[in-house]
Formats: sequence, C-alpha cells, structure tokens
Amino acid sequence: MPLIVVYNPASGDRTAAKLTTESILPLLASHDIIPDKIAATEHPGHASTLLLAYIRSLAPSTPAEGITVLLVSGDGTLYEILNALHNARDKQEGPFPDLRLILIPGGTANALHATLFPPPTSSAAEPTPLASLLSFLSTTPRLVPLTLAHTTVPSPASPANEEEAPSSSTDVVSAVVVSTALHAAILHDSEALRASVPGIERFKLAATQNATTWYRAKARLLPPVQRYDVATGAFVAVADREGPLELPGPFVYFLSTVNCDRLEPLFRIAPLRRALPPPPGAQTMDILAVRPLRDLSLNGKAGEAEREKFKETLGDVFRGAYQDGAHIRARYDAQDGETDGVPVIEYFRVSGWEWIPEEDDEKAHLFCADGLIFNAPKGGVVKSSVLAQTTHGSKVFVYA
Ligand SMILES: Nc1ncnc2c1ncn2[C@@H]1O[C@H](COP(=O)(O)OP(=O)(O)OP(=O)(O)O)[C@@H](O)[C@H]1O
Repeated sequence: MPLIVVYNPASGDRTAAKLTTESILPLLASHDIIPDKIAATEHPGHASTLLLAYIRSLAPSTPAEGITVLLVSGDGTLYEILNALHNARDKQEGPFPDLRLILIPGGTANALHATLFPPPTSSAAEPTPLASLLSFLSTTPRLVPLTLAHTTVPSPASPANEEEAPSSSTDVVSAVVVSTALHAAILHDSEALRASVPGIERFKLAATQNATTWYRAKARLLPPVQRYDVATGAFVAVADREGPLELPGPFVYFLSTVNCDRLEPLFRIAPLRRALPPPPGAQTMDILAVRPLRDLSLNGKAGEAEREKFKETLGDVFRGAYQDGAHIRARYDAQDGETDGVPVIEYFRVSGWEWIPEEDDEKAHLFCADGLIFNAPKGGVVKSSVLAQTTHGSKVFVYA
C-alpha cells in the first residue's frame, strides 16, 4: 500500500522535523519500509495540496487499496487534509482512496492522538508518541474508523434586489470538535496568544478572559436524541418527538465531538465518547451544553452579579474535566437544599445540531471547527451533523 510521510515543522513545539528524521524514518527503515514520499509542509494549506497531488499521481487501481498517510502534526493539519478531500470530491472522477492514518502527535493539543492513546491513570508507562506507528508495524495492527462531522453556515440572506449576490456558505468537515460559546471564544482568543504562550497554558488564559460571558442563542438537537442520565449512568432516549429538541439559551458552553473524549491529554471533556461509546457503525455525536439559568440559585437573572457567581460554578465544574471527566456528575443545589439538583452539564448524544444565535449577540456568532474559528453571519444558522461516509467517498481510519 502506498505510504506518504507528511510533517508540519511549524506545529506545536516545532519538533516534527527532528522526530521524523531521527526516530520515525529510522524505525520504518529497520522494518524495511521506505516511504514513497516524504514532505514537510511549507505553509498553511500545504499538507492538503501535497496529499491531493500524491493521490493524483497514483495508479488508477489505488482507490480500492487505499493509502497510508503518516502525519506528524497537530489536529489542524489533519483538518486541512480532510477538508481538501471533501472539497475536491466533485472534481475527482472516481472515488478517493481510503486513508489509513499513522498519527504522530506534533501539535499543541493533539486531541485525537490523546484520545486514542490517553495518559495513564495509574503508574503505567506514558504512551509513546510513536504508538500509532508501532500499531502499524505490529503483527496485529488495530484500525479505528473515524466519524466525521459536517458543518455548514448558510450565506447571509441576500438583499431582495440583488439577484446575483455571491453565495459563500461555509462547509467544513472535522474529526475532533465543533463548538460555539465559551470553547469557540477560547480558541479565538488563544490564537492571539500563540506566539507569546506556545503551550496549552494559552487555553487557560483565554478561558479566564471569557469566564463571565453568556451567549444568547437557541440550539436544536437533531433526532434521534439521547440524554445522559447521571443517576443511572446510561443514555436514555428523549421522549419520541416529531422534530428536533429545542434548547433555549442563554448558554455558557456548547460543544460537540465525534471521536474525541478529550481536547488535551488531561482535559477529558466528553468522557462518555470512549467510556460509554455508541454501538459500532452508529452515526452519532456527543454534545455538552451548560445553560446557567438552570441554576435555580440565580433566580432566572442574568446580571453582572449572577455572571460573577456562575463563573465560580463553572470553574469548579471544569476542574472536574481535568479529573478524568468528573464534571459530568456535577449538580446544582436543589431548592430544598437536601436533594440533588439537575446536572450542570447537559450531555446529549444526537445525529446533529443547529445553533441559532440572537442577531445582536456578536460573540454568539463565533464557532470553532477543529481549532479553526468562523464567524456566522447575522441571521445565519450553524448546522452540524454526522457525515454519512457514502457522501464523503473515502473512509478514514487511524492506527491505534
Ligand atoms: N511551514 C509552515 N509554516 C507555518 N504554518 C504552517 C506550516 N505548515 C503548516 N502550517 C500550519 O500550521 C497550523 C497548525 O498546525 P497543527 O494544527 O498541526 O498544530 P497545532 O495547532 O500546534 O496543534 P493542535 O491543532 O494539536 O493544537 C496549521 O493550520 C497549518 O496550516
């Protein structure tokens, strides 16, 4: 099977080139494997042009066989590759080959790699950055299929008198996370800190900057909708309904994942994606939402004092994400002070969602797909759903 090695020398702590030449290529060579192509990315977007050119240079029989891509990068470079294939699918005569990824964590957060190779909870050894490569080289390699999310934002409603207004809807696929509200704000603001704070500390700084912002929007969860029941520890179907389940805002948090239970090695934000996985082949995504007015102690108010108070609640809850995902069990106080209140985190499993921001809430228009930030136009509804593999044309697997 053809093998291409692509590394991003600019990602993370900039060690991808060293890792590739000093560890990866010698290890491949010791197994008598010489890659068909080895390339460093030279600019943003280069990974996708490299891969598309490589695929087009292959024999016509390749699609059935698939290709192996050894990627030394963060999640952003994988995102570029997936989107390049998605966007080029109409121009491609036959189907694209399936991709078998060997994923080497060269980025900052490396969410997908950290999900597949989580840090040990006890005294077991730390997973090696070469773990995916070792699976590929082993006599019993394990291939994990990736689910992809497809997110669209329609172009702004064109003025009635402008017939030929250009249509420019955003249309992206992602393998890690799609979010709005606090998570998108964190990614947006942390980008400005990239040069001064190269590590994951920049995400914490950006979180502090946005800790009292609430986002005015409503969300629609697309059926079938299941809600995680903290009391029983199981997902339960939300009562049969014709259409989507509507969640009125305001929101503090709204995030969906398709493959990942964590966004950094220790930030296990969506633990059930791995701890209570959907049945094999099920096309679902997990959603975590926090709506502050479910906290009865705020008496339905959204003033400055309530936001300051809720900041404390939120801080406590998200510290639980760093404690192996304990946050999903956190509850508000009940009114009687004795029984448990409702969970702080609303955890759903769905086929997709829509996000309808209030027009005058600019920050509620930001959304993030695998680290990239987009601004939804006023009146635009962001829609994200699981991408049927048949429309993508090429299946994606990771050695794990
Ligand atoms: N030679 C280059 N110079 C500058 N930027 C590059 C180069 N090659 C690729 N890039 C860009 O680097 C960006 C960041 O890469 P990547 O996502 O792999 O790492 P990261 O952001 O550090 O990690 P993570 O996504 O895991 O947090 C990508 O958007 C990619 O377009």
